Amino acid sequence: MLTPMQSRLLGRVRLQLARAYRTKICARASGLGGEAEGRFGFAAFKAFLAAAGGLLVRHRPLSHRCQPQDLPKVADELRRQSFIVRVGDPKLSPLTVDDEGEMHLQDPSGPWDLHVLLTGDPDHASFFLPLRVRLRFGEAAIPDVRIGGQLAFPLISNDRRPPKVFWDTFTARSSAQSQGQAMVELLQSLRHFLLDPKDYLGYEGSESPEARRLQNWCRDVARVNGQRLQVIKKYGELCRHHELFDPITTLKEDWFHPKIWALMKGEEELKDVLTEHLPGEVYSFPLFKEDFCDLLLDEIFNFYSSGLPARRPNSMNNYGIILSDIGLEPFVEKLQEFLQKLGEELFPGPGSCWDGHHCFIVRYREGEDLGLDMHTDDSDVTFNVCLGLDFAGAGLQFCGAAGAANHRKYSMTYSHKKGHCVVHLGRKRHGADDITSGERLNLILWNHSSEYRQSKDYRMPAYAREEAAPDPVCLSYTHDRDFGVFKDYPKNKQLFRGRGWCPPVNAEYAGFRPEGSKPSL
Ligand SMILES: O=C(O)CCC(=O)C(=O)O
Ligand SMILES: [Fe+2]
Repeated sequence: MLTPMQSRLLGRVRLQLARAYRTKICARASGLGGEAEGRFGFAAFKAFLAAAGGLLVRHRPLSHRCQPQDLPKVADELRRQSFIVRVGDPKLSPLTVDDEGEMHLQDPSGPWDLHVLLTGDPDHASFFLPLRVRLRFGEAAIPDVRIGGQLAFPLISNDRRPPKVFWDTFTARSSAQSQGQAMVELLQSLRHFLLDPKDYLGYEGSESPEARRLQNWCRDVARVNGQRLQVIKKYGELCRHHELFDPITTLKEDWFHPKIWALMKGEEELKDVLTEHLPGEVYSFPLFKEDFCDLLLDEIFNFYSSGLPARRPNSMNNYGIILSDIGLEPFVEKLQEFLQKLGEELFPGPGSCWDGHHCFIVRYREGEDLGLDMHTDDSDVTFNVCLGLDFAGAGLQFCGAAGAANHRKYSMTYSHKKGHCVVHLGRKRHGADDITSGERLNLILWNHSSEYRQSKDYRMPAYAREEAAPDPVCLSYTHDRDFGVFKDYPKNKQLFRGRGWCPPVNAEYAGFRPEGSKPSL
């Protein structure tokens, strides 16, 4: 019988082996690993060494594993580099998920995280903004590296990690003599690789199939990033409040409600700042000063009047805009960083280790969207801040959490207030009542944690049988199979009839009837 510690260690070893195996297969499939080795002529180098009769000692690169006690020194060395904008303080990773999908909060044995912002290249067509990187130092010889942000990079797949060909090239070239130097070299190489992979890998000028494949990849990535970047560049010349767009400066105290600012500085207590609506599920607090809401809205309305194209935040929302699509990604990331501590405190697990976001404006007024159907968010934790204007109606209705027996049972109504933020689990079912007069714009920040998303809690959530028929307020015309049994479809929403999935067949409440069926006698 293994102790929990032993079984976790075993789990990690298994995970490493599985990862190593997967990486090998991928490298073989892409052929890139082989090419990189070929390009740098290791065979020739080895032959040269042999011919030199061992006169030259082959340099063995330092292991890139840092001990926690090395990290403050490493962080200081990184801070001295001109290609690095900012380095956070090393901190114990708030969440790790083991091979079995179990979550571990702040395991004192690590891993440790270091967040670093690298300079972009102002002359680069795509990567002119700073690049966000998270280094995670665990038991492996090299740190786990994740590239943040919303831009696509050649050779970086969905998990946002550098590929094997990067690591092969980097370790072969590394000549660092200290842990600090090793991390400087790593980040320098990573930046070089992200900005110009052909040059970093030595493919420039080559006509080999791998070089051509990489060339095509770079072209596709430039196309994927292209439209967004064009809008960002154009709007950069039209924007009104440059301080919102600055990637380097930090958030201004003056934008925030004094209570939340003081809380984040440890000068206020949570209970004096936060309203607890539903413990563990829904809270609210004052976030922005009213003046700042006006400033942000001034920018948003300026964007609307620029006529530049904007993607909509999601299929349920026809008039919103995605903030990173207009150049506000640095602002969003700073805001996410600012709110991270609160996330960890209120929702350990889904609120920990955020490394992705989707942040957008929703807009409701007569003649446009009036409200929002019941739904859950593709978010682990959601912040929803009201920016104004004057309006009536628009209560935010909360029901149960997805998969819970009370998923479609009413739990509470939150009334939006300018500058105030309601924060809830993404899986909590919610929807916005129609606005009855005026206009409402809210900033919505969906936070994603790739670590949490590896957990059983996220991947295999329990789905309980519904305890009873749904409360009318919790019904969704987009998602429910029984909406038509209880309500008439709103005008223009008839097309959703018969398309619902909720409740799944094995979670139907006693007496469930799908819409369109006759009541049984
Ligand atoms: O309009 C609101 O306040 C809710 C918006 C929302 O839930 C969403 O966009 O996901
Ligand atoms: Fe939502």
